[in-house]
Amino acid sequence: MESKAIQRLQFPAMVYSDKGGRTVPSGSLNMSCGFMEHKKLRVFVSVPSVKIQQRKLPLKIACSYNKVPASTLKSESFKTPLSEELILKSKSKEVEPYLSGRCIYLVGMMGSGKTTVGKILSQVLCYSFFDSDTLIEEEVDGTSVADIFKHYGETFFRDKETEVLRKLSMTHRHVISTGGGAVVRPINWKYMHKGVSIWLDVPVEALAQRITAVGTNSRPLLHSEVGDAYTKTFMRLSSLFEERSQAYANANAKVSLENIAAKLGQKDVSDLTPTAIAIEALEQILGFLKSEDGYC
Ligand SMILES: Nc1ncnc2c1ncn2[C@@H]1O[C@H](COP(=O)(O)OP(=O)(O)OP(=O)(O)O)[C@@H](O)[C@H]1O
Ligand SMILES: O=C(O)C1=C[C@@H](O)[C@@H](O)[C@H](O)C1
Repeated sequence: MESKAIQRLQFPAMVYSDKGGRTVPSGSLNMSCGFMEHKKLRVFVSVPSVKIQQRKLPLKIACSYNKVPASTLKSESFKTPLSEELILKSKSKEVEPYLSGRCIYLVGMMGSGKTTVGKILSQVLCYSFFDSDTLIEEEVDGTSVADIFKHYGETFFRDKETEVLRKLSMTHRHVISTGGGAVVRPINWKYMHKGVSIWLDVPVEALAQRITAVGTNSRPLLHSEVGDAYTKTFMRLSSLFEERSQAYANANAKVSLENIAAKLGQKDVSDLTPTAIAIEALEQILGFLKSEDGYC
């Protein structure tokens, strides 16, 4: 509740009208654009013991927390290896000058981890975090997404979503977790392309497992199927994904959990930590920004 109030107060105050100047490093930096680079970095990381590597870390990044809304500071604690924390910090330092304050939009299916990964990215980049669904709820006097769908219908919700994205497109230094269906309207892409957009591509089986674990009450588009909880969630997600996969591909870059698992030699995408996914997101953002500037 408190964090929602803070978001409401800060949102209008963070609307800027013009873009900050870009300061892209010059010179002959020879940096890899691939995820395997992280493994090389591990050589230089001193990790005292396996026990320490596996302890729960609260993801404390050296930046001014005073500037960050409280909503970003209560992210769930997943078990994160210390080495991943260090790689994350190092990668964020590399990405920051290329970003020049541009917002990051995370797109992807419901349950793909946009909020979880988005909060990590916002902390490490010293950006503020916003969830577009939460901003819509605020616009409708704190009405939940499920109730907005129920009482006003999906078109009303989508109009609010477009309005929220329009306002966000005039801001800087935000990581934004967008609603799962925000990609469908072309006008929304006009706004999201003011920043850098990343598609979190998670296999539907993994999405269905995650969502079944937490329930579908807050996700109105998953209420219609019949059957056991996993199967009906899986069926509905599969058809939504089929309808939307092309729209997600409008994003500037894609983070594929299957690719990360393959690179790290892991069999199951469910074993990937949100931090490992955030590292890959930074890697992909860097690749996109460098290609935009003709670096690689
Ligand atoms: N890498 C991960 N491994 C395991 N569980 C995860 C991972 N990332 C997120 N989750 C879990 O999956 C669920 C959905 O995550 P999250 O809320 O971040 O997704 P989202 O894309 O923001 O969803 P929505 O669009 O529906 O709001 C949460 O319960 C979260 O804890
Ligand atoms: O996938 C979707 O269309 C949605 C996803 C949620 O984030 C909410 O934006 C809403 O429930 C619709």
